[in-house]
Amino acid sequence: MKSLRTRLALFCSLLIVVVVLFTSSLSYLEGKARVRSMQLQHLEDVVTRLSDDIDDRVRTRHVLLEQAAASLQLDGNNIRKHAPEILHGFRYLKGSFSSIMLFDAEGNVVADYPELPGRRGTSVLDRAYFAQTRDTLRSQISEPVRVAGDIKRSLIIFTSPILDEHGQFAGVLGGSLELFAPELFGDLRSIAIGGTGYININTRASRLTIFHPDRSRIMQASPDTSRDPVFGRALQGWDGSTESLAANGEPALMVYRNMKNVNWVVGGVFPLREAYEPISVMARNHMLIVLLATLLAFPVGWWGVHRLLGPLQALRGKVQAMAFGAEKSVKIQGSHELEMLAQTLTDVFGERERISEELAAREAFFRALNESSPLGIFVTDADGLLVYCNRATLALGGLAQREEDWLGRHWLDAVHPAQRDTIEPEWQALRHGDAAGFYQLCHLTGVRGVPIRVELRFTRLQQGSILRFLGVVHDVSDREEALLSMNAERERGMAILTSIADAVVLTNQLDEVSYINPPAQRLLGLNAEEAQGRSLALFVSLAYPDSGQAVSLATLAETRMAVPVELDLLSRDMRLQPVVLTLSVVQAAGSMHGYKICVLHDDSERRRRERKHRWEATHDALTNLLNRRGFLGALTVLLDNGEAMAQNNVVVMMDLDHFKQVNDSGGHQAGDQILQDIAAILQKRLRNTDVISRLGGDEFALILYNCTRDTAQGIMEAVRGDIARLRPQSNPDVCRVTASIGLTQVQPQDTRPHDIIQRADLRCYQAKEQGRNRVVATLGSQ
Ligand SMILES: Nc1nc2c(ncn2[C@@H]2O[C@H](COP(=O)(O)OP(=O)(O)OP(=O)(O)O)[C@@H](O)[C@H]2O)c(=O)[nH]1
Repeated sequence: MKSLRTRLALFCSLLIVVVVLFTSSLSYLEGKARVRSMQLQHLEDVVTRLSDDIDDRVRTRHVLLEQAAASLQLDGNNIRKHAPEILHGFRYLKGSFSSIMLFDAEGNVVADYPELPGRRGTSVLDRAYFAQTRDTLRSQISEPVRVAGDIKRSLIIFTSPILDEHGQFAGVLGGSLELFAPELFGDLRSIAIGGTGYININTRASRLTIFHPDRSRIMQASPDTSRDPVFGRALQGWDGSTESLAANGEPALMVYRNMKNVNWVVGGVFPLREAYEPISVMARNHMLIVLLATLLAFPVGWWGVHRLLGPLQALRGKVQAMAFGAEKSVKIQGSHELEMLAQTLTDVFGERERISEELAAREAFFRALNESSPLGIFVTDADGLLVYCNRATLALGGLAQREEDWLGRHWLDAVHPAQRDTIEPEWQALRHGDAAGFYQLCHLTGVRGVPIRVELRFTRLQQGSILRFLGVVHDVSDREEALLSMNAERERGMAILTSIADAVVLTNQLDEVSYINPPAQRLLGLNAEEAQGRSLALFVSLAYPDSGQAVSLATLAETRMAVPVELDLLSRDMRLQPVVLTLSVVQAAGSMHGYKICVLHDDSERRRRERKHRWEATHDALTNLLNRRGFLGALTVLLDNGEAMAQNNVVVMMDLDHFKQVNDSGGHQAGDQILQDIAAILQKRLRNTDVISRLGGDEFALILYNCTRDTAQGIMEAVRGDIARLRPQSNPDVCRVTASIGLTQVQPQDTRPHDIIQRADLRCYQAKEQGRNRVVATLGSQ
């Protein structure tokens, strides 16, 4: 049954049988319906024709008798008196009736034809047909009447009233018909409804059978209507045809017609058994055909399927050949579908080959990757026995290189014996599915028994029904060593940070203080506990020293990283502390933010020294006035300032007279005192904005801004007078000192300090020339 051919053959056979059965059943049912319709139609035709025919016969006799009675118009006496003659005149009625009779008004037979002995003189006064004729004065047809003494002589009496000339009842003309006489139903017996079908006539009033092929049923009570309900309905006046059970319990086609002129029902009954006989024969023949089809179906189906599957068989061979590589494509002659299947198989095999090659390439790639990996990679079976190891595993696990030496060994053998008991429970949990994997730091046996510290990861690999475990070992001995040395380095770093003089603050990635050394605590005015974990920006406010502009650590981290920056630190007690900040940011891999190392060096002393040097470079230490360099700088600034040059400015050169003598007589110290006193005079007489300098020795140079020459001359005269009145405090009598002063106005065309100084010098020299202790403002005409 597993063979496709057998299944197809059986399927085809069954299909054939089912189709034959189905068509046979259909044609049987169709035929049966047609036969039924035909037989019923035939029965209806027969019964209708018979009913009409008998009805016509009855009506003809009825009319004949009526006409005869109507033609008489005799009174009762004449009827009695001339009865034989009257009846003689109606002998022509003998062709239609078995006998004719004349009754007087009292119901006595007064004449009959043919004459029957003993009939004349008998009274029918008590008979229903006579009474109804007399009472209704209308023609009547009696119920069947059985003639006494002769069972086969049953009669139907037709009666018609005889009226006298006044329309009074005078007698009755009667005609009898024997049921068995040929005049009424005689030819009915010749009508055949198949072999077993029959016609019957029953009266509705007295429920007697008056015709039946079985003579013994005639004049017997009609069939029981409870056993033959269709007949019962016909007695109620129903006309029609149907299929029902006959009185004998046999199913039959039935047709009933009620007659118009007499109270009778004509029925036709045709047993189904015979009605359907033609179709039954056909059904039997069909059954034979089905049987034959069933017998032939399997061999025919088998043969047909064998033919149809021939190309498929060939396809199988081709596919096998292709599967083993003997052929590259499948070509087959057959149906279009098979050709398409062959093409699809060719494509599938092509794709399979491509995928196999790709898989092989990938496997080679991964194998090479595994073999070259510094990670130890190994696979075990469900029991933990090694099925694959890469080179790194062999090295780390101290396993032999030859496959036969490690294949099938338990992986735990490669773990250092001291740690096997620790790892075993984890392995068992993984093995029994209680865990999906595990991670352990442990030691492997290592080469020549030197344990190697490794990170071991185990994963469960379930592929269908095959359970494997994948182990990955990573040599972490170097990393651990590096970690140890890093920790030592860190300790050293911390010791250094603690011992250095500079303030150092470390922050985490969120700029929160993670370390603050003692100098930093002092500088920022806080202790380690209150700084720890808080944002550094809370304690550090910075500004550029020159501009005073505030700057944040974040900005410095972006712009001045790892560069020493001179800044002013505003301490918590609002002191400005000069510092040099070196800010480094250590970026962690993959992180947006970094750790900050903030080194703050106290810059107060250096900044103070620098200020002093700067001051000394431009000032005279004895008088605290600007020196030559300072003066030249101020004069250069003036020349470069267009706005100031647009005003009147005066440059003055002053040289003391015979100052040498002061030194000589009062000592160098007295000379110094004089120089300082003169500086004080100048500072008193000039504005703060003016420039006062000592160029060297006893020589002074001045710049009077926004000042006319005359005004300047007046000021310098006052100065000269002050100096002339000056007496050295140490030795007031030693000598007196005076000053020769030359001044010049700065001209708009002046560009070089030297030219202006030279002009002023020249006037100063002129003052000396003219006798000293004077102010010279003009040179010749200037
Ligand atoms: N006490 C003192 N003396 C100084 C200083 N610098 C220069 N001198 C002296 O000042 C004197 C200047 O003398 P001279 O340049 O010859 O001029 P003078 O003596 O004033 O003579 P005339 O200028 O010609 O009137 C020298 O004796 C210097 O030694 C100083 O800083 N302190």
